[in-house]
Amino acid sequence: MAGAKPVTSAEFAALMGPLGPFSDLIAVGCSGGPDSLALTRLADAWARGRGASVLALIVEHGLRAESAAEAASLAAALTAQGIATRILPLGLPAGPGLQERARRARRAALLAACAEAGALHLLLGHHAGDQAETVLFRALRGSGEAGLAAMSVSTVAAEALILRPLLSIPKDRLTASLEGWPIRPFQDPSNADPRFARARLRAAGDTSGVLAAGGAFGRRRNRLAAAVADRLAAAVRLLPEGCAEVAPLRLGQDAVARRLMGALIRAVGGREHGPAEAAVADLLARGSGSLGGALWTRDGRWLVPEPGAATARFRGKVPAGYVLGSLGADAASLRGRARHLPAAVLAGLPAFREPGNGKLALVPHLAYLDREMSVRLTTVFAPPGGPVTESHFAE
Ligand SMILES: Nc1ncnc2c1ncn2[C@@H]1O[C@H](COP(=O)(O)OP(=O)(O)OP(=O)(O)O)[C@@H](O)[C@H]1O
Repeated sequence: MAGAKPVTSAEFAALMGPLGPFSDLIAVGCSGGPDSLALTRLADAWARGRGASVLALIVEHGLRAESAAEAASLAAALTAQGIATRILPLGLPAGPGLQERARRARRAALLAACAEAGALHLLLGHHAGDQAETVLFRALRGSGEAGLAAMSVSTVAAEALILRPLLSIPKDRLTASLEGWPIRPFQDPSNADPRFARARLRAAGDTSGVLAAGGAFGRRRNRLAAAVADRLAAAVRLLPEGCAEVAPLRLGQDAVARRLMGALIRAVGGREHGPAEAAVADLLARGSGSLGGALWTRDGRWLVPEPGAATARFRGKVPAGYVLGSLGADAASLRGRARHLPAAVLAGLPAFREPGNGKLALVPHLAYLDREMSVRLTTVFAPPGGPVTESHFAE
């Protein structure tokens, strides 16, 4: 570690520059470990120089007795440096698959906090060593070329753009970047726990050689992503109702078409993972059929959610006193609201009904809201001073 050069503010600005434009609040995931602490320090100085500010988000996993106290002392130390903080407690239950569950819950909590705070960007402290591990780890698991491209500098999420500006920086330079700062990093004991696969890789020694391979795969992935975006614009029209209109002849059947169709199926079918590339190739060759929760209609023109797939997304968001189902036969009465949609999409749209009589109350995609439900919703969201009812508007 001796001799490693700290990351200068000019260098950090050069890493951030191409990832912008930025708004005036940037969130940073700060675990209190050396990498994300260095990131927090660099990002704070960079943001101040632009009249912006940083919000350090500290996820407290609650897996060790001392984690709450550690999170609180980290927050206090950052606050003393003039950095705004927020602690996000997770309270994860112990049990199998802990690291993966923790990773998912952490990501969800960080993104939810970004949305709540109005931060459009979330910075994470992954560095070159993490990237090398990811390439190796995926190679050992037999990942394909997309997986071997490893982590991307930016990942789009609904709540914020996730950025990893330090992906090309070796860890020892991050540690060096903490010199002269009063905050000392924690070392997470699970990072050295040989039960975890990543920790085993970390202990295996220098992995820098695989970075070049990961970079080459990354450049290929970027070229493919650009080609997919062009093809998407030329061959597909995405509809806000959750389906896609496809021009099969322009779509083609090559690698670009396979990647594009895989992404479309994932978006329309609503599953967490897209289908396997071989299955997509098979579907493209057939020209229609079902895959991954999506149905490609016989004429090849529409990719629509399979029956039930569209409603699945609304589970957990059902207003009290209503039940969720597909629009089904009620589609006929609302046809006039969406003449452009194929019948299969219209009938599959999520609809909320009254439980007893099955009366249609709300169809979000068609902006249909039953009069009685609108009165009830107004009551729920009434301002202080009593609910607003129709009587307020009576002459
Ligand atoms: N508990 C946490 N709270 C907030 N952000 C976190 C937390 N754990 C991880 N992150 C974010 O995710 C990044 C990558 O996580 P990873 O587990 O690889 O990091 P780490 O080994 O904990 O590194 P370090 O703690 O030194 O930043 C971190 O650099 C940080 O930005």
